Amino acid sequence: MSTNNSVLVLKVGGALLQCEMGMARLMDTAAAMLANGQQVLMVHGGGCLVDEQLAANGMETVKLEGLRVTPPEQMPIIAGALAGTSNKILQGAATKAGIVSVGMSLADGNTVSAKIKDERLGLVGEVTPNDGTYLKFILAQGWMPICSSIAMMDEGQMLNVNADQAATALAKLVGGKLVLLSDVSGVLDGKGQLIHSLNGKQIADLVKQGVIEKGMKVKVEAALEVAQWMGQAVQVASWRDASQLIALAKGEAVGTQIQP
Ligand SMILES: Nc1ncnc2c1ncn2[C@@H]1O[C@H](COP(=O)(O)OP(=O)(O)O)[C@@H](O)[C@H]1O
Ligand SMILES: CC(=O)N[C@@H](CCC(=O)OP(=O)(O)O)C(=O)O
Repeated sequence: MSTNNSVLVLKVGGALLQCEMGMARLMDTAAAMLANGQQVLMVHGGGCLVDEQLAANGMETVKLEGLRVTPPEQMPIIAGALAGTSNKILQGAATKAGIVSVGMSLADGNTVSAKIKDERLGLVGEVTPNDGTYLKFILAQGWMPICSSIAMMDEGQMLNVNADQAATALAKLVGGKLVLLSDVSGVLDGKGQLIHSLNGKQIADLVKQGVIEKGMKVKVEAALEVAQWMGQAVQVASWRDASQLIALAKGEAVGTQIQP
């Protein structure tokens, strides 16, 4: 199992929350890493849970290039689903695996600065790293922060941030190694085959061809931003795949490497 001084920033997509076995396996992997002295920061989405909660409240889901248009009347439901239900489901799985965790959001500890991303998206936030004091304190205890992607502007307005972009800001803040875990084994080509490595030019071409779209477009662009910032590859892999988790724990390359 690998240990290095850098924090491992593990972003998990929302579909994980609907898979008890996947959560247990992932948390067991994280517990082993923590026991080995590896600091782990978990960042989570919950898009499917938001979809369900909006539908249950008779509200429509609209997305623009993978980002959820967030009208003010949807914000309480979205914040409830992400900072509430999703965060606590994951905390439960972490606790069961023997991990001491701290459930938090982007709004805690002045961790990031947040502003409205694009008026057309409503209350969708764009976040930049701000103050790592709170995160570093939690990590130094050997505890695992579990961070939702709800942020807050200075005037107190809640914002909905795409969770891959939330992970980007946090990875930059702690200078961490970012791994984006989704429900697919990595970035797939037009025939559904795993692409092992991608650079910025190849990403742009695949986006242009429509092979990389929606949530994966947001994800690879977030990954590329961190890869270039850190000068090291960012991995896009799957929480579903037990062998990928084992390889990840050994510090091996898994899924798709997004190259700087
Ligand atoms: N080229 C691609 N390779 C893999 N997945 C893709 C690709 N293009 C689009 N997708 C879609 O992106 C999804 C992953 O993005 P998203 O749903 O946002 O994941 P998460 O919730 O894990 O962040 C996949 O399940 C797939 O439907
Ligand atoms: C602005 C925006 O799109 N926010 C996302 C936040 C959750 C998320 O990103 O969840 P996944 O990681 O499961 O996709 C949303 O409302 O769905």
